[in-house]
Amino acid sequence: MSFIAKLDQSWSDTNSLLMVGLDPNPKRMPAELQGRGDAVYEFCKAIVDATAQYACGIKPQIAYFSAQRAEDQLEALCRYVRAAYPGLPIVLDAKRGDIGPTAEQYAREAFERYDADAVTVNPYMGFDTLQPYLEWQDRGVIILCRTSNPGGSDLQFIESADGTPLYLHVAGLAAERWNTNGQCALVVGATFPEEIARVRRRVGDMPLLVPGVGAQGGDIPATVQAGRDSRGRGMMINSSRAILYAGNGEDWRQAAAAAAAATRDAINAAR
Ligand SMILES: O=C(O)c1cc(=O)[nH]c(=O)n1[C@@H]1O[C@H](COP(=O)(O)O)[C@@H](O)[C@H]1O
Repeated sequence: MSFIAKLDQSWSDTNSLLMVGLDPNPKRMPAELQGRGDAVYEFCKAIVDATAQYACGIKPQIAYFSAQRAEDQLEALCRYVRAAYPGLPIVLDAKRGDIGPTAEQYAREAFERYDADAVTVNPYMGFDTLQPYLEWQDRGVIILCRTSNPGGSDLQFIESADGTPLYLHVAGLAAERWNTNGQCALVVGATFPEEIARVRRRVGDMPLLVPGVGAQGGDIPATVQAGRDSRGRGMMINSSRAILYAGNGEDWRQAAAAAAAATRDAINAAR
């Protein structure tokens, strides 16, 4: 099943637009896991077990694994998720972007090594650098468009002669030229609902990955109203820290589950 079909099925099965981000910070590990060689795997597995019923997908951020020399634990985690939750899409957040032959290796890393359903990529270097990912026709390619961070405006707001900002050019290219296999999605931050609405108008029902609720303070009702598609879905609204570290005592699993449930409910209330 393709990424887009799997995501669509997951939206239906879970009635959730929440994506749980897996950003395992060694400084914020629960006390019971500190000092353990398998802490990254055990933490993320427990979070997935606690939150999967509230989520349309999970998004491991690769830097949190590679910086801790824990890529093998990410591999094991992806294997576990595929076996235990076969309907739950895995988005590898890697934000890759490099010339074609190098991108081929990044694509193999995402889609072979981790067997991710989708990967985030940076379009700054142009179409030929995205092509190696697009060749994996059943996988999703999620292109940075209007990122959630304040500095995103430095480049993404630069306007061309006709007044179109760069991020809308990216949205147009993704929707019209690059999406020949129907496998593309776009990243648009929840911190900028006005731009979410402009991107939605530009790309029809293309899925959007929307990080920025929770720790970054994005407004959930404004985000949902700006970004829902014609069927009231169309978004993977990511929250990482606000779920992972909702509790810092022995009840961290339950606290994560409660935070995920509350976020899903807040999103659904605005759909
Ligand atoms: O591609 C992303 O996932 C992403 C894009 C973006 O514009 N902003 C953004 O915060 N992210 C990622 O989304 C997650 C946000 O984490 P929290 O702020 O803790 O919810 C991190 O893993 C970021 O790397």
